[in-house]
Formats: sequence, C-alpha cells, structure tokens
Amino acid sequence: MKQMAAATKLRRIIEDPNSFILCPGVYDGFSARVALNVGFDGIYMTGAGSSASVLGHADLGMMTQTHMRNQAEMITDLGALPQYATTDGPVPLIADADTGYGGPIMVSRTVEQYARSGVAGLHIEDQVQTKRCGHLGGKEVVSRDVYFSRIRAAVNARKRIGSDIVIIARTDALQTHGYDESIKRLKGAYEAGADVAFFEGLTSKEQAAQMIKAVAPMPALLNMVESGATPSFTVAEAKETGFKVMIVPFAAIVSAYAAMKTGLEYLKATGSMPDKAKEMTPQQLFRICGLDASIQVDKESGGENFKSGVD
Ligand SMILES: C[C@](O)(C(=O)O)[C@H](CC(=O)O)C(=O)O
Repeated sequence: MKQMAAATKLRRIIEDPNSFILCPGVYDGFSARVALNVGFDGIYMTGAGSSASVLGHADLGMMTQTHMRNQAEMITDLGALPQYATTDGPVPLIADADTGYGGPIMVSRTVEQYARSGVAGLHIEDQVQTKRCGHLGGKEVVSRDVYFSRIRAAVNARKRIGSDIVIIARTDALQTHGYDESIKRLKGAYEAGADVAFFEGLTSKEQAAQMIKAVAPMPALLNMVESGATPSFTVAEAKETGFKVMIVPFAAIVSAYAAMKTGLEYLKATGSMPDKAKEMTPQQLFRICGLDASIQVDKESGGENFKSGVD
C-alpha cells in the first residue's frame, strides 16, 4: 500500500473530533531517534532547541530558513524509516517556522520547502523578524495586516503545491496588544485559511479555556513550555480543555542538559565517567541510531561488510 503523506496523517488527526496528538520537542537526529524509539505518534522540531543544538545560541532568530529546513528534513527522514512509520505513513513532524523568515515570498518558499521535506505541519508567527522565544519579555509583533499576509502566503503556497501540510497560525500579540487582539489575529488567520490556532504565552488555564471557545471551530495547539508564561498542563488537562495538539518543546533538551551536565561534572571532578554511563557500550549507543537496520540493508544487498557482526 502506498504510504499516506505525514501531512495528510496529521491533518486527519486534527480533523477527527476524538483525536489528540502529543509531540515532544526534538532538536537533532539523536533526540529525534530517542523520541521515535519511545514511540510517540508525532514529534515537534523546536526552533529554540535547534538553535541551541546547531548554533549553541539562544532562541533569538539566529537560525536561518536553510538551517531550519535542513534540520527538519533530517528529522522527517528518520520518522519515515520503516521501523517508525505505520501503514498509514511516517511519524508526523510539526516544525517551528518562526516568522516564515521574511516577507510573503519567503514565507511561501518556507512552506513549499518544508512540505517537500516531508514536514507535516508548521507554525508561522507574528513577531518581528528579530524575534525571540515567545516566553521572553519585550516581544514586538508586526501589524495585523502584515501577519495576515504571512498567513495568506503560507496558505497559497500549500494550495499551489497541492500539499496537506498543516498551517498553524501563532500569535505572540498577548504581551503588547492583549487578549482581544490576539483572538482577532487567530480568527483572521483562520479566515485566511490557517488550520490550527497557536496562542503563544497563555497565562492561565481559564484564559486557555476562554481562547478555545473564542477561536472555535478552529482547533488549537498548546505550547507546554514548563516554567514559561503558561501554567503546567498534563495531557489529560490539555484534552479536557479542548486542545487538539500539545507540543512540549523542551521535553528532550532539558532532560539531555541535566544528564549531560551531571556526567561531565562527574568526569571533571573524578577523571572518570559515572558508572551508569560507563555501562553503555558503543554498540548500544549505535543501536539507538538504527545500527541493526543499517546492517540489514547491507546484508539484503549481498554486502558482506558486517558478516562477522559488530559485537
Ligand atoms: C515553541 C518555541 O518556538 C520553540 O522554539 O520550541 C519556543 C519555545 C521556547 O523557547 O520557550 C517559543 O515558545 O517561542
């Protein structure tokens, strides 16, 4: 059976009144592998995490469109591997697309390229080009008209290439323009053809519930940044509030940071790795990254490169 595109798969989930999708944030090939091995139905490419991983810099708009697209494509390639894809297609990736990286022409190009790279959904926001993480103070947003032109460019691009890629309209307007303006922006984005509402920086559970009602029937995404502007929601709470999608951008990176720091501090202090880390063999590490599937490819092709195994 021909596989459905990941975008179509995500679109069906969003359109199904009984579905909900939880996507942990991944930021590179390794974190994507770990999330896929754990078995999530969808994954999220965090721009903040990618910026930290690829550039070693904060989420201040330093990642270019090319960086982000390349990163997204590497991750969708992994989610399409036979060991992760289901009969109805690859594991859907929702990818951060920041401001779309320019005017309508660049937004359009971003949507086309993300779609061609197998991205299932992407979010475009209304921050100025010198953007920052949505949970930092001092944000600035563009006018409603400029924002809507970004959304229109995204929707037109999707239609032009006949893709099902899910367009998620994000607004960062709460900080400077307030709740009502943010709702106007999301509703206007829906009228312009966006599929999902992403109200950045919701400050309370009541506000989240109010927002869901206000934007209905537009489905909504919850950005669960722990210790950010938004209170902590469990998946059960997000579902009950009426969200369709929940992303947890820092799920992998904060876990990785804690473990990395502990291991490195231990090495520095003692001159040796912690016992737990020592237990992992190179083979085990590479098995996380598909070692056995790669060896199988060689074997099935008549290759003899791994005849005597790797163990
Ligand atoms: C969702 C987000 O765009 C991301 O890059 O993951 C960030 C997360 C963060 O930096 O807190 C955002 O909310 O702006």
